[in-house]
Amino acid sequence: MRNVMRRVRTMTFTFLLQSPPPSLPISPSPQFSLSSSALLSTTAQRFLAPSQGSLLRSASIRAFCTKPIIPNMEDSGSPLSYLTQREAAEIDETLMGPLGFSVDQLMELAGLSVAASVSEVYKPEEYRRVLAICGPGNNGGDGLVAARHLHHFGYKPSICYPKRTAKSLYTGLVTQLESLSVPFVSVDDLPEDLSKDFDVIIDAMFGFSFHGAPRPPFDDLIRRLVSLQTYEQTLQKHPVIVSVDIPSGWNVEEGDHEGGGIKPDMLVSLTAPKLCAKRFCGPHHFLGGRFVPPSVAEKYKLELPSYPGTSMCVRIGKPPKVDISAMRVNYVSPELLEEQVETDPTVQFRKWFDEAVASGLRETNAMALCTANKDKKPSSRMVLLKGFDENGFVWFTNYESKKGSELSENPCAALLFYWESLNRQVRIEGPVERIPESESENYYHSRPRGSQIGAIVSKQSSVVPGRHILYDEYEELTKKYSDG
Ligand SMILES: NC(=O)C1=CN([C@@H]2O[C@H](COP(=O)(O)OP(=O)(O)OC[C@H]3O[C@@H](n4cnc5c(N)ncnc54)[C@H](OP(=O)(O)O)[C@@H]3O)[C@@H](O)[C@H]2O)[C@H](O)CC1
Ligand SMILES: Cc1cc2nc3c(=O)[nH]c(=O)nc-3n(C[C@H](O)[C@H](O)[C@H](O)COP(=O)(O)O)c2cc1C
Ligand SMILES: Cc1ncc(COP(=O)(O)O)c(C=O)c1O
Ligand SMILES: [K+]
Repeated sequence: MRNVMRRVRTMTFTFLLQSPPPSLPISPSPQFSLSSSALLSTTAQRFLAPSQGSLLRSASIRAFCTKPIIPNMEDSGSPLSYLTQREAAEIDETLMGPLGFSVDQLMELAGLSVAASVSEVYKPEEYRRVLAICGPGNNGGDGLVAARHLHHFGYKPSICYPKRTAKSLYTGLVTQLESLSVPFVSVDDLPEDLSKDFDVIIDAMFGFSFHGAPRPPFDDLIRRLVSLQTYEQTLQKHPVIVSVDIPSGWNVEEGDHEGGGIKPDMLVSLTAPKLCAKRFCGPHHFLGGRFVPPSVAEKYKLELPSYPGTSMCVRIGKPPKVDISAMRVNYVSPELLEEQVETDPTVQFRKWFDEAVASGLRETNAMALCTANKDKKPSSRMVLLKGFDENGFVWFTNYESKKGSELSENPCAALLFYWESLNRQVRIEGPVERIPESESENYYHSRPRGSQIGAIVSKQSSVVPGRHILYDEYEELTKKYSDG
């Protein structure tokens, strides 16, 4: 009991001085710098002026490199199971037999997984026009369902469904799409070159029951998808190919064993990847079909990744390699002229802050806080702005944290706001001082109970011996202060 009392007393001390209350406002006349990408692009244009563009550029762009100290991390690559054609068919039968699923249910979940995977990588703003090429079996059904969901996600799908199955499940899916005015296009009406009319092609021709060589008209459709890949080499933007479960035309176990088959950009394996997926070299491999009960996973010794949160899909395999040096955005913003800017930077900040809030940005008040210790070693982290006026910008933190001790040693800071969708950043630099304790107190008491207790429990910037320690202390304090 005495132990508990002592600990609580120490924590109360933390609670008052160390956790949220300590507040460090930047005092009068901070240095301000507002910039928007309008200014940046003007500068860039000047650099690119034909007469001296390359000279200026090479003279003005020089590289910096920082070598961070990285702790040793173990490779977290987890094993993955692959199914034979027979196992895939058997699992299907088990799901729809003893496990009580209907094909409609599984197809709905499979199609939804495909749509979810597509929308995770290919955003409708850039990849709106989708063509779903659907085959005669369940793989084709998955394509029809995916197209319906994609329609609701803001894409513009069209369907090519040349060998329709007369069963009510399929006629129902067609009716649903027709009721959304999703167009059905015959093979003859499809352009020979699919690259101009579509941004995404869903390959839902054949799944795990495919055998032999593709028969007409699918042989011709597969050929058109293969021919799209030559565009890749010409750097022309080509439609991406998303294969459902199996890249159509590939042998279910051996893959594209003769070469010359389609090379999808994305493969969405359903339930578990089939053996051919080992040969998939595209950048995006996803798993869908979040319906596998433990008995099936155990029976087939399935090692599968867990799905995040409520997601219907999960990325498997390594995320794609990107060429960081080629990553850039074309900024389109109105001009920002000096005469449009308020002379009082606080007034200007208020204007931009209000506009950022009105634009629906999340955490408009999140800002990077940069400090440096007495040896001039800088560090930065995000904090929340909790107020500002001509006297300074206020945030709350723990005086005992890394930033807290750096600010004691060197009471100067830089703040940075970046409002991405507005193409705006605001830089603020200046001296820092603590605000009166009473203000910290008032703020602390205005916070939700969970944040108050969390702040006491969290000894910022220190190594936590284990998650349970935080949970235990949190529980203890929640009980202690249950009476409010
Ligand atoms: N458990 C799951 O994960 C689920 C997966 N689903 C999806 O279903 C497919 C498997 O569906 P299935 O109907 O068994 O098979 P296919 O979609 O591959 O298509 C079979 C039809 O294709 C014809 N076929 C086969 N080979 C050829 C060929 N060489 N040329 C032309 N046509 C061909 C076949 O006709 P046959 O006369 O040859 O038998 C069939 O008409 C799976 O991959 C998932 O995508 C479910 O949606 C839900 C559960
Ligand atoms: C969006 C966001 C807002 C944050 N706001 C605060 C804050 O207001 N105060 C704070 O102490 N930490 C805040 N944090 C946590 C800090 O970034 C940081 O991890 C923590 O304070 C420890 O920093 P230090 O070790 O550099 O002192 C926030 C983190 C994020 C991502
Ligand atoms: C560690 C930490 N402290 C404080 C805050 C700010 O919380 P509040 O808005 O309750 O002050 C955050 C916000 O993310 C945080 O992560
Ligand atoms: K397919």
